[in-house]
Amino acid sequence: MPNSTMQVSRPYIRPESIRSLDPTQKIDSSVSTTHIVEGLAEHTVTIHLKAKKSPGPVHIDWYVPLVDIAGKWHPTIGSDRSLTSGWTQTIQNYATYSAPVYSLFSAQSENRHTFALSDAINPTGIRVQVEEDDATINCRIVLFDSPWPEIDSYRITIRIDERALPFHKAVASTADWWAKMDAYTPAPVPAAAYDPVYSSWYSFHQELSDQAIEENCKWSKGYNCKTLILDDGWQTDDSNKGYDYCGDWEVATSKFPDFKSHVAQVKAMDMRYMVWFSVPFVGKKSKAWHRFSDRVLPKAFKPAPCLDPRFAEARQMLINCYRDALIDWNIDGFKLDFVDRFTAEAEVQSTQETADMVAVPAAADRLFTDIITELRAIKPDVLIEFRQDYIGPAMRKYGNMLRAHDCPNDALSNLVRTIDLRLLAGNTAVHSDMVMWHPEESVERAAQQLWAILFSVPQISVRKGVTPAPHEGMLKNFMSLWVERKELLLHGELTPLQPQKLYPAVHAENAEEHLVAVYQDDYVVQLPELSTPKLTLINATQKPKLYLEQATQKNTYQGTVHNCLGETMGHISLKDPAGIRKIQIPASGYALLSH
Ligand SMILES: OC[C@H]1O[C@H](OC[C@H]2O[C@H](O[C@]3(CO)O[C@H](CO)[C@@H](O)[C@@H]3O)[C@H](O)[C@@H](O)[C@@H]2O)[C@H](O)[C@@H](O)[C@H]1O
Repeated sequence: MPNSTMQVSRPYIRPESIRSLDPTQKIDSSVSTTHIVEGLAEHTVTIHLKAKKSPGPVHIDWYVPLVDIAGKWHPTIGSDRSLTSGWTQTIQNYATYSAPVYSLFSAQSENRHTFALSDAINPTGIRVQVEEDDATINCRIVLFDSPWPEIDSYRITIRIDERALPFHKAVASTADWWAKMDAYTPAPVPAAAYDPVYSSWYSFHQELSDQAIEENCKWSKGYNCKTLILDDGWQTDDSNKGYDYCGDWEVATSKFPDFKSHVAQVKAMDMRYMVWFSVPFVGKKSKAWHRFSDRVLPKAFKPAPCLDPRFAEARQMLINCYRDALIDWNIDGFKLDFVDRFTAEAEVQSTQETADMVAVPAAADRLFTDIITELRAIKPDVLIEFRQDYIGPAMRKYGNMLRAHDCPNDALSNLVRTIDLRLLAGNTAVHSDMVMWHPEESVERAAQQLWAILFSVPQISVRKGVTPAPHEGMLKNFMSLWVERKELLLHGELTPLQPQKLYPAVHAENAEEHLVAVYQDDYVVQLPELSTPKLTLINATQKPKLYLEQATQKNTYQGTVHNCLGETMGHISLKDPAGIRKIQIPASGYALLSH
């Protein structure tokens, strides 16, 4: 391995940064660097192979001085953002998993080194490692580490952003870079994608019935839910979880004797209807398994065998399935699940059909392109939900809703996941994981589940008759407050602070209102000089107070303090001069101020 001290020089990426791991694979590489603005450069790497072949692994390495870098972020990082967590691992990216972007930032959350790759379809690896010998950071990109079609050259652009921007702006500008590429034009986002959802998953799991769904749709309408997602269970009489019965996608008539009429009943309530499918699964108890058992990916069949999208017939089966569902049932959209399972795999031989593609991620890209083209031709504003971690630029081409990965009853994870999603989502609607809580939970702690998802579209999955009356009041109040501020919360200027500390405070601002939500006990909120007529302070902690350090304000903000049920608890005025002050706001309460 070259001495990293020698390597810390700019431009970061030069022909000598690129090497083939296989000494018998001869490559010629060139790099062309474009300086976009001070601190932002695009390095376009071209790799020529001596002969047309399926390429073997190639590494691109560069070194960054570890100066004023305190944390890191990438789309699948989880909660440990320290520099050496998972530092020896190569993280994977491909069309239906994550996004090739990596950010290093200062303790004040200022960008230091954010890099991204133009190829978000084919599998790439990223490894970012602290070099203990000399306190540098080795950034490495791994190419061609999975089955590839034969090529004689390959081109990829590595965008490196070292501008002193807030970290989230550097990440967002990467998303804009992708979105402007023809290869990743994001799907249009219908207004409906931003409406709150009632989900049947946590409230019912697979124990579904038409009557219970209709009853809960009616109930959830009272809480501003405008879309239903009918989750797993509709396709099987079995209610024991697992995916053995996925693949045929026939309605379980024991649960829904007349599905079409049931959908019509729900839509008559002025609610949209979306249906869950686990896209790749052909469970071993399905008829599809018998038809496709020699066209599934060769990895372990857990939790179910996965169709191999390199076979045209497998792709067509899925396209037909969604087209028929849209037409026959008159539904509004799909929750398309488990698509990250379309992993890079070795070639599969079938006696029935010859695969027409070599790489699984590229085949999955083709599958979704064809699905969406077909569905949009029938219903241009069809709703498509994908779950974290299939959220990259390729997924934004097909989906208009991105949901936080499952984190039942876990407010902190729902906060971190929804904010992480927002960083890269652009205008694609970011949805929370479905909110649920135990009925014996205190109403204030239940409210924390909701404050956690404030900056995303709420998906609610509690149930009529099980939710206690005070909790219903709290839910109603939250949903009204959210709907009133939907523009601000989803489309205002979002400032999530301190990613390495899991966003202890998040600000949102538009011309009308500045809102700050505080998630960490005893956190001191920095309130800048404001020009908005309104100021909203949310105490999403379990302590009855907030600390505020405010700049001198031109205006005196005053207003009312509320508990989580919306009841007025007192009055507040922020007319004191600059400095730190403690203000009394109940746990899970909030203050509405204006000048
Ligand atoms: O089956 C319907 C649900 O399908 C998805 O969720 C799958 C399971 O997700 C969680 O389980 C884990 C926990 O991290 O997540 C992995 C799947 O991503 C799974 O291997 C893990 O066990 C939930 O705890 C479990 O209840 C789910 O079944 C989808 O995300 C859900 O919204 C449902 O549609």
